[in-house]
Amino acid sequence: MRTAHSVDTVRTAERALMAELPEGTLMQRAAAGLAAACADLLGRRVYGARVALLVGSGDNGGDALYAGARLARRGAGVTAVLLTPDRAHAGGLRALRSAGGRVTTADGADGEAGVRAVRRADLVVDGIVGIGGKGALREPAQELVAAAEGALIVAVDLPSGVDADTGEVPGAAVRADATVTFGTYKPGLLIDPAREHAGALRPVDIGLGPWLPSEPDAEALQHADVAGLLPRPEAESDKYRRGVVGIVAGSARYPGAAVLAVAGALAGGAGAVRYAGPAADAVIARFPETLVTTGPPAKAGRVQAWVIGPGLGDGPEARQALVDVLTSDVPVLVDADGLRLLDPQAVRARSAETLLTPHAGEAAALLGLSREEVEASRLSSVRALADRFGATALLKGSTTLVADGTHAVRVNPTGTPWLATAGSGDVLSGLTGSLLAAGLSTRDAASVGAYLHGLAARELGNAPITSLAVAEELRRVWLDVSR
Ligand SMILES: NC(=O)C1=CN([C@@H]2O[C@H](COP(=O)(O)OP(=O)(O)OC[C@H]3O[C@@H](n4cnc5c(N)ncnc54)[C@H](O)[C@@H]3O)[C@@H](O)[C@H]2O)[C@@H](O)CC1
Ligand SMILES: [K+]
Repeated sequence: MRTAHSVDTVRTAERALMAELPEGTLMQRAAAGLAAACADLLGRRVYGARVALLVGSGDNGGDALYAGARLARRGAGVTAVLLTPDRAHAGGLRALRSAGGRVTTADGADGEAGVRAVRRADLVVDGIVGIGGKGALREPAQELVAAAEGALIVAVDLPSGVDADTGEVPGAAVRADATVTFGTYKPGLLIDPAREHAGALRPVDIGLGPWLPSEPDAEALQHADVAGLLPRPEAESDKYRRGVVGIVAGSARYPGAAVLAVAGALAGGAGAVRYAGPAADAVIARFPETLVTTGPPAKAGRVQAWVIGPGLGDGPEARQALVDVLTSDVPVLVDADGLRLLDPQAVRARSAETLLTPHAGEAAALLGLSREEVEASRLSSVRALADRFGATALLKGSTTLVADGTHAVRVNPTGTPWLATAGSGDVLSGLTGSLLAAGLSTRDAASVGAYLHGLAARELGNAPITSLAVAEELRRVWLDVSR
């Protein structure tokens, strides 16, 4: 699990740890890890490499200066460009100078020299701001960052200009090839749009672990976590013990959505898949193992979880079907058209868990925001959805988020832009519903579903994909993950 903690939590933990250590120890640990990562990125050719340090007014700049001193001692030509010369970290400056590094500034008489140093650099270290940063990059930082284009850029702790707690990017921000982050991940490093600015993530252990709370603010599942959550049938399991999932999807107009949701559900490990709706013929033609009825959900038979919404339309049968499944006492996943018909009170009144799986456009409609607003503030949007409906919410996107109002927000790291294709959400809802029927909580089912779904799309390679191909790939991905 990659775990991320908010700035306040990191600061509290750092204070506690610092009280136990000689002054400056933490910064030295950070700088050592940062210098090692820079050396790695330079392909170990440190001697003779040209390194420019962008140095802001806080400890983030201090980290950059001490790391620069370590690189200078190994023969790199290091130039620090001070953004606020009168406030640069004094100890770091002394260390850099005594290691043979040069120091210049970003404006005044030296301004040109600063830009030149950045332009000529093989590697630029972004020590402008870290967790103390507020808002977007300002001048002269913007000009220097623009001059860094073409060089390798390493961000210290996080790319300057992004919000550490939310992943929001309010304006100009560094785009790094790698981010060396200290003690723990920050939520912004896992969540888009900031995630995209961070490049490859390199955590450096500074000994903070024991001081951090066990429940993080955000977490991203890894292979091993997913393997531990996958449902496994026992020797004695019959189909009901493995879980039966009911799918209410598709319409005369969109029969394909039903087929794709069932394809996802069949790949998700339920003991059986029931389908209720007008696309029963299309479903049975493609997947003869499905138990189908053209009647309402009540006619489908016993299930342990419902999926409702993909391609459902908004006719009277669709509305009635939604009422029927929401008044059941089993977990319900609501997607797509189902979300358009949803009444928060009906969800809040439920006795079993509910999972909503909107994309940004659907989330925007539910929250009374624009799609752009949701995309710019994904973390607060997913939390607001969970809050408003008293449910678990999965917000789709390049970093899909899952919030349940209580635990750490889960971030799915396996997304790929190729998944933004027709029907891909239908497969995800079927798959996730199947995991719900197998007994996973809404939070686990949603995050495991998103993980497998993203991985299946990635396995298909860097090329256009079809949703059915993703569903077919799920079995191989399941094998891989559980190995
Ligand atoms: N506190 C600790 O124990 C440790 C901190 N470390 C480093 O220290 C960083 C935090 O240091 P600080 O608290 O000094 O804060 P930062 O260095 O992140 O930045 C704060 C300074 O930047 C200025 N600033 C804020 N937003 C700005 C903007 N948009 N443009 C320009 N300037 C802006 C502020 O006025 C303030 O002076 C961490 O991110 C990490 O890199 C590490 O050395 C590890 C140990
Ligand atoms: K930084």
